[in-house]
Amino acid sequence: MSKLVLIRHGQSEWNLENKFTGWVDVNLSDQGVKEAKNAGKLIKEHGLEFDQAYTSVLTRAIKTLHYALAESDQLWVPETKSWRLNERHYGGLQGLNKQDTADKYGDDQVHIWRRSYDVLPPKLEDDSEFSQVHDRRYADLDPNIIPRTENLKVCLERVMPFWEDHIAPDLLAGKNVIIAAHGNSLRALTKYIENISDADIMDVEMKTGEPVVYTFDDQLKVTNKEKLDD
Ligand SMILES: O=C(O)[C@@H](CO)OP(=O)(O)O
Repeated sequence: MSKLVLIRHGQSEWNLENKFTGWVDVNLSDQGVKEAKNAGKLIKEHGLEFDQAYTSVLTRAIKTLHYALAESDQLWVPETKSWRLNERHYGGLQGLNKQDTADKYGDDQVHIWRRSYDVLPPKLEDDSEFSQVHDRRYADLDPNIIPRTENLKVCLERVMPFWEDHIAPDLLAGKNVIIAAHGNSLRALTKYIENISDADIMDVEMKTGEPVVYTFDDQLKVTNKEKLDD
C-alpha cells in the first residue's frame, strides 16, 4: 500500500488579486505561506512520511512543498521539479483580472474558459510580457512544445507522461509520494486517478493548501481518499 498526497499551492499573490495566472511565476501571498505551513502541520499530525516529492518549476508550488516538508520535518526528502506539473497555461488570459474579463466577455464565456474540459482560451502571443517562450527555465524544451494556451485536456496530456514515468512507478514500488502543484494540473491528475468524466470534472475544485491523501493497492487502485483539514 502506498500513499499519494496532492497539495495545491497556498494562495498566490495573483489568486489574491483575482488574476488569471497559468505559467506566470507569481509568489505566495502571506496567507498562502500560512496555508502551506498548515498543510505541513496536518501532514505531521497524520503521521504521513514521504519517500519522494514532486513539484512544478513555478515558485508558488516549490515554496509550498518546502514549507509543508519543513513543517513536517521532511525537508530532506528527494525532490524532482518538472514543467509537466505546471499550472494549465492560460493563454491570452494570463495577467488579466478575472472579474474585468467576465464584465467584458460575460460570466458564461469566462466559466467555459476556466472549467470546460476542451475549450481553449485565446493563444498568448510570443512577444507578450506574460509569455514563457524566452524563459531560461524552459531552455531545454523544444520551443514548439512550450504552450501558447491549454485547456484541461491538453494539460492532462502533458501531465500523463510524468505520471507514467515517475509517479506510478514510485507508487508501484510502495513509495509514499507528495506532489505540490496547481489547481488545474492537480484537477487533471484527479480526473485520471478517479476516472472522472469530461463533464463531471468541471465541478471538481482544489482548495489552496489542502492536502488530499490517496491510498493505493498494489494494482494502483484507489482504496481510500481523504482530505486533511483542521
Ligand atoms: O489562474 C489560474 O491559473 C487558475 C488557478 O488559480 O485559475 P482558475 O481557478 O481559473 O483555474
